[in-house]
Amino acid sequence: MSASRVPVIDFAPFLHGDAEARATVVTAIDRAAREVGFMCLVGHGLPDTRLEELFQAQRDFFALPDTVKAQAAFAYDDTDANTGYVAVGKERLDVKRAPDLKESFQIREPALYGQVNRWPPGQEAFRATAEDFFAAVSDLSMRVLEAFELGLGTEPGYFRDRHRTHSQILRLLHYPPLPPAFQAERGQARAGGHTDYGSVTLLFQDDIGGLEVRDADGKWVPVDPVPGGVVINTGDIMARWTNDVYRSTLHRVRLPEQSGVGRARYSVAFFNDPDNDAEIRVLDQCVSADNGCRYPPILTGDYLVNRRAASY
Ligand SMILES: O=C(O)CCC(=O)C(=O)O
Ligand SMILES: [Fe+2]
Repeated sequence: MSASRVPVIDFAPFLHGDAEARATVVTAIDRAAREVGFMCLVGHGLPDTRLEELFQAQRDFFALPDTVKAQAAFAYDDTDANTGYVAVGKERLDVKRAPDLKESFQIREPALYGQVNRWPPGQEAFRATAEDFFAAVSDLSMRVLEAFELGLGTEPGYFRDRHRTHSQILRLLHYPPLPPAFQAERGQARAGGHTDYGSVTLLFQDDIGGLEVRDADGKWVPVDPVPGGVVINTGDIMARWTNDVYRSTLHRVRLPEQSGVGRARYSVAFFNDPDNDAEIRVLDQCVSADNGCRYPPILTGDYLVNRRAASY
């Protein structure tokens, strides 16, 4: 990746174009996944108004008193549920560093897992907005997986057929303003350096900035906000599936410069994982003479249990 930025790709010809137009988009997406592990899609069909509505509902939610948010607290005794509100200072994405300077709220797919979602009392409108957005971003994530199938040359529907149970998380994030004389602990970040676990992540960020990816030379490169754009990145499971042909790139949200400490940052992340019973077997298309098969097959459920055990 070196000095080059995360590529911005127009997804509209993939959604609406002819075969040739689609192939051009697939080539660009495939290349970005191989070379960077990150890209930004515009023309993805999710209207700006819908995103704005979610961001507004999200700002209102995080502005609620802590006592109200605590009524939807993340259940640490049931990490499989993986839903609810996590207060500032409770999570560290880089386990070696000080806790992240963020709070978050996450839900799972409402129709299948609605019973584990946690909503604070009196938040029906917030709930409707978040659930509505969930459905739209889930559809978009499946279209992105379809582009990966075409780029990698798998049989059509290979990823779709292994993402049938909506093993997905919508995570709303708030990075609060920091006090003017804020002294960060060494290496502290808004979100510490990490890779994502799953197949694909879709990320919407506001205009504040701070998201960075680490390039092959170990330099942190900013992922500048693009109005209406969605950042796409491939996670650890996709890297394993593709024999590291698609990258799972380290990323973080750095602290703002002193002049920006008074401003909050909001983002929305959507994680799509394979079904628990899907086998992650390195794709034949990704094995070659100079890239021999690196990983034995593993069930997604077993893989995720091991990963979670290592990080709690
Ligand atoms: O807030 C962001 O921009 C990044 C969040 C992120 O990487 C994550 O939650 O996995
Ligand atoms: Fe991430």
